[in-house]
Amino acid sequence: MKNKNFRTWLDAMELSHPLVIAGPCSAESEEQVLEIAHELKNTDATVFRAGVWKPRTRPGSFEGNGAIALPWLKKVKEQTGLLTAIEIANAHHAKLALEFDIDVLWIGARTTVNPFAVQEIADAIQDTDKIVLVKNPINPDLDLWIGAIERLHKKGVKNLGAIHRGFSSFRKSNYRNIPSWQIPIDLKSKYPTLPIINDPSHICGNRTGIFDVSQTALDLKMDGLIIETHCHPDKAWSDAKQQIKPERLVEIMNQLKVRKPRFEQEESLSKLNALRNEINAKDEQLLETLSERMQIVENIGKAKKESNVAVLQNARWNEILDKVLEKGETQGLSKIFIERIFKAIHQESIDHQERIING
Ligand SMILES: C=C(O[C@@H]1C=C(C(=O)O)C=C[C@H]1O)C(=O)O
Repeated sequence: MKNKNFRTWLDAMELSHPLVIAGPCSAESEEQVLEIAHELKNTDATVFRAGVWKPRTRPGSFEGNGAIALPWLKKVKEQTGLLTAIEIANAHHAKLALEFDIDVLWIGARTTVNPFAVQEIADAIQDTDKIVLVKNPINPDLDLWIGAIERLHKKGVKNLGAIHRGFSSFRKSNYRNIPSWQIPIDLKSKYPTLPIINDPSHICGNRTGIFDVSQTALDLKMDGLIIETHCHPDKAWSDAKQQIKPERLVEIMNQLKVRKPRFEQEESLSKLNALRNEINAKDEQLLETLSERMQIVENIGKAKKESNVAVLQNARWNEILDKVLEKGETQGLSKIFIERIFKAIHQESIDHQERIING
């Protein structure tokens, strides 16, 4: 998979803007699907999405119309020229999607977590020319995400991509699924040509955040957006809060800024290089400081070993954390960042002292 060019299917679309996949969360009726599709046909949307089988957290809510919705999507394609996309979660769904000539199949977050289910799907769609997009697993596990893509690739699925829909978290957050942007960035570092589509609808869980999340996704060089779109969002049978009207989608697409991939002008390049050299010097200082700090920690570790004192000293640790949080704030550094950095430093200190005290 390493040197493969995954972009051929996307490049072949010859789009002058990011790929847009839009449509309702669920295919509710033939009329609903066609009404939305006709609204979308003259927008930036290339692909019409609609959930046919809906994986719901608890039974009792609308679980999708199932296979009877597939001919509706065929009509969408015939009447509007839009490509069609549905979620598949098992081999049965996969076979029906191929039978009804659905163009884009996506594997949902709740399926990506399950290697058995992914393998079953990969076997069912072996060697397909259809576009297959793999949503990130619900938990922030890059290997599980890559593993699902690899299973499909091994079975000859050529036209692959990823969807970043954010991650479940127990942490209180303004997002329905926290984006943890570093994870799709890691995916991009590993497979630079693999198209990544952002799903602001599932990240936000509401309409208001969709523009900002979409803009961040484009700023991070993501290749497209999948946005839940419904003509009467408040009346939607599922995910009503996060669906937007087609006219809002058009507005969002008009307002989003697509950045150049890199600096081009000589003058800005030399300015950039000078600044990057400054960063390099700072990074060296940071590493030196961290290593010097760890030397001191190790000396404290030796003293703890001599006196048989516990590694963790909560009172001291809390004192440090309070101090750096307060100081960090005055220096324009966010609380969450300082907390993360210092917790990581503290963990490394503990690891070093554990080695000393038990070594
Ligand atoms: C360095 C010590 O050991 C641990 C590591 C700390 C740190 O990295 O600053 C603080 C408290 C301890 O939990 C210490 O006891 O001072």
